[in-house]
Amino acid sequence: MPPFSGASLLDVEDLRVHLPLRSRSLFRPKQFIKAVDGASFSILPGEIVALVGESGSGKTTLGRSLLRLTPPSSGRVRFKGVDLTTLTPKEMRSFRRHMQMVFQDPYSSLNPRMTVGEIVGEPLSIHHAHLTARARLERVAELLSRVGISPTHAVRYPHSFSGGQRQRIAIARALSTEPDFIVADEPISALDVSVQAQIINLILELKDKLSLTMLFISHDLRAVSHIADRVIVMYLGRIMEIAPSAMFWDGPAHPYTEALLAALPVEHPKFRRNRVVLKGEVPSAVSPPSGCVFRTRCPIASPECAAASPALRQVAPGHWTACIKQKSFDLKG
Ligand SMILES: Nc1ncnc2c1ncn2[C@@H]1O[C@H](COP(=O)(O)OP(=O)(O)OP(=O)(O)O)[C@@H](O)[C@H]1O
Repeated sequence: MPPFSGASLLDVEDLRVHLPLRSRSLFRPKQFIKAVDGASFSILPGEIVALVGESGSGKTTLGRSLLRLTPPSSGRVRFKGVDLTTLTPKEMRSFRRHMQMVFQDPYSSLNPRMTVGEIVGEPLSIHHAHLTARARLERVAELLSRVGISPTHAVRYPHSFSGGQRQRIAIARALSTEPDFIVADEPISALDVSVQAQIINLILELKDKLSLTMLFISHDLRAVSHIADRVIVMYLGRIMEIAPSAMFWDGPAHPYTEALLAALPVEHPKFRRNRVVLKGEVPSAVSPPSGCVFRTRCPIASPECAAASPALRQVAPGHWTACIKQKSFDLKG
């Protein structure tokens, strides 16, 4: 398990989110989707950590559970030393000003009946109720300018903005309470490719100016290559690898990461890999395989991989893998 340090902003320890599956029969035992199944990691102040993995690997559920928007089933989430899993719902609502979320779809995440000024100012009226109306308006204007939207547009409604502008507004809203941590869930995937780079640049600019700390959930590894300081790789609710960005690209330690990278188009040398084709389908998250959950699709699996779920082990400073094979495994050729 990666060590937890006093220096980290967020420490996640053995987090599980098991979601009940709607049963068709009253007599069948209740079944659970193991959307997150024992995740442990830390995030340092000022870093952008990307969370990657195929669809259904549990990224969104993990991101939401950090803010308790989806309640964890067990485990710990410590934020600046406070164990969020022990807070009452009221305490958690108040604590949320420190942690905000930016959602994938800027078309549905902004209330169409509110002006942009109201949307950005709403968290201020909840969490900073002491502000005068004038101070709130000034703060909204400042936030809009910071994300590249003219403050004169505060009176407009979301429908008069493009997707990229709406995502800027969503980011301004998230920043309004001066959070220490933002979970951005696929913030660029609903946008045109031409606009995606602008939002990435905005995030990088905000990171510089505000020392923003972010969990950037994405299945777009190209975006990740531009933005992330570190990368966490998830598969079927488990963390397969945690690596500093350079090691993620140049020396991945887990065969699943190698397969994700191999699936990328090859026009850029950074993305050039020998082909590793994964076998079979992603197994069910209701009854995942015993031992290593990736073993049924892993090109280098052996019988001992079925014995026990591998713990994360360190293969280089800050570089962790949940694979029992030595890092020198050969997937090439
Ligand atoms: N509210 C829910 N009720 C039941 N199952 C759910 C719920 N939300 C997610 N799941 C299941 O949990 C698992 C993880 O889903 P999640 O959306 O977290 O994955 P993801 O990696 O974010 O996928 P994507 O990239 O497609 O958004 C999936 O098997 C999904 O079907």
